[in-house]
Formats: sequence, C-alpha cells, structure tokens
Amino acid sequence: MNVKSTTFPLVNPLSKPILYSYWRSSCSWRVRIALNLKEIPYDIKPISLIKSGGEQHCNEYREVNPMEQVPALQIDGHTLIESVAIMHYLEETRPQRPLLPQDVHKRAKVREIVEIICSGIQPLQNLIVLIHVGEEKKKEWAQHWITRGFRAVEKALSTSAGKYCVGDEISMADCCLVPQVFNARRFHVDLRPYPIILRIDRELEANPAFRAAHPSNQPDCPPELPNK
Ligand SMILES: O=C(O)/C=C\C(=O)CC(=O)CC(=O)O
Repeated sequence: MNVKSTTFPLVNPLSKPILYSYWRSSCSWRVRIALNLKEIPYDIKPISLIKSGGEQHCNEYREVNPMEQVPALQIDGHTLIESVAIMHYLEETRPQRPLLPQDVHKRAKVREIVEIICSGIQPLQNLIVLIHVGEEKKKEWAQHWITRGFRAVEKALSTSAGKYCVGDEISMADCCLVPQVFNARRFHVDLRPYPIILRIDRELEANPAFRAAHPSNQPDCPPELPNK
C-alpha cells in the first residue's frame, strides 16, 4: 500500500487535496463528482477495499479514517471523512458552482434525496454488510433495499425534478443518485419502475464532471471493468 506514514496525522494546508478513493465505491464517487463540478484539483490515493482483505483495515489507513472506509479527503490542513460531510465542507468553503439551491424548500428536497440514498439505501448494501449477509443471499438483499429506497426516491423526484433531481441545477442529490444507479445495475435491480431516476442518470452520463468521476475512469479501475 502506498500510503506513507508521513502523510498523516499532519496535513499541509497548502498541499493539493488528496482523496482516498476506491474506483467503484459509490461514496468515493459522490465526492469525486463534487470536486470535479467545483473544479477543485486533487490527487487520488487508491485504497483497495478487496486486496489483502482490504487496505482500509490497515493500521496506517485507520489513522486517516477510523471507520475503515473510503472516502477520506485531506484538504486545507484537515482530514475529513464521510462523503456527505465532505460535500458540505466543499460547498461551504468553495461556493463556486453551488451544489445546494438557494430556495429553502428545494434545499430540503436535496437533503431529503441525499438522506434516502446515503442513509436509507447505500449503507444497507455496503461491502461490510454484504460480507455478513453472505455470498448466497447478497444479491437478493441488495435488491431488496435498493428497490425499497428507489421507490421513495422516484416519488420524491416526481415533484422535485426538473432536468436534474431538484429543478434544473445539478445538486448533491445528483452526486448521490448516479453512483447508486450504478450499484442498482450491479445487483441487477429492475429499473423500469423508475423512469425519472433513469432519465436523470442518462442526462448526467455525458456531463464531463460525472464522466471523469466514473469508476471506469479511475486509476485503480481494473483493465476489464466487471458488472459495468
Ligand atoms: O469491489 C468491491 O466489490 C468492493 C467494494 C465496493 O464495490 C464498494 C461498496 O462497498 C459498494 C458501494 O460503494 O456502495
């Protein structure tokens, strides 16, 4: 693993941000999109969640993120963890290309969709949970929780969506939706009942910030991308 012990806990406030990321971690992906949208230059330190039982569990990385998960972002002399907290930090310190709408009701809608995905769906189909569920049951388990959550997301979008999740501006909700759709496809969820989710996902496919953040464009993506 190429994480040097000198990298932490001290972080140089002037150095380029470093994102500890895994190519198909949906939580890392959210942050990559946010950084790209805000045009914040950053370096990636890949953390393999599967190599040698998972580099996220090694002593050095536990110093960076005691939750032993990705992402972690070293920025402005701080080490930040948890993708939603990181996106809010970026929003508050780099207000260019806002990821939250001005209107308070629309902001609430963005947060609602973010919360459904980041608390109500993704943690239930995360690697650590699926390991406990077991190989035999994991597909059905993931499908169950993604379907349950997508039903609620689709309902929310039926009143909030314009071109994107909330109105016509890209927001944190879109940063969370696209990686979750990828996960849904990975677990072969039938997405036909969610036409608004599919339309927004298609809309964002061509966006350069989203495209650059895609797992297939990550330095640690294996040459043959499985389950794309
Ligand atoms: O290559 C792997 O199978 C390991 C881990 C992941 O995909 C990441 C997740 O745990 C899913 C997620 O981010 O939602």
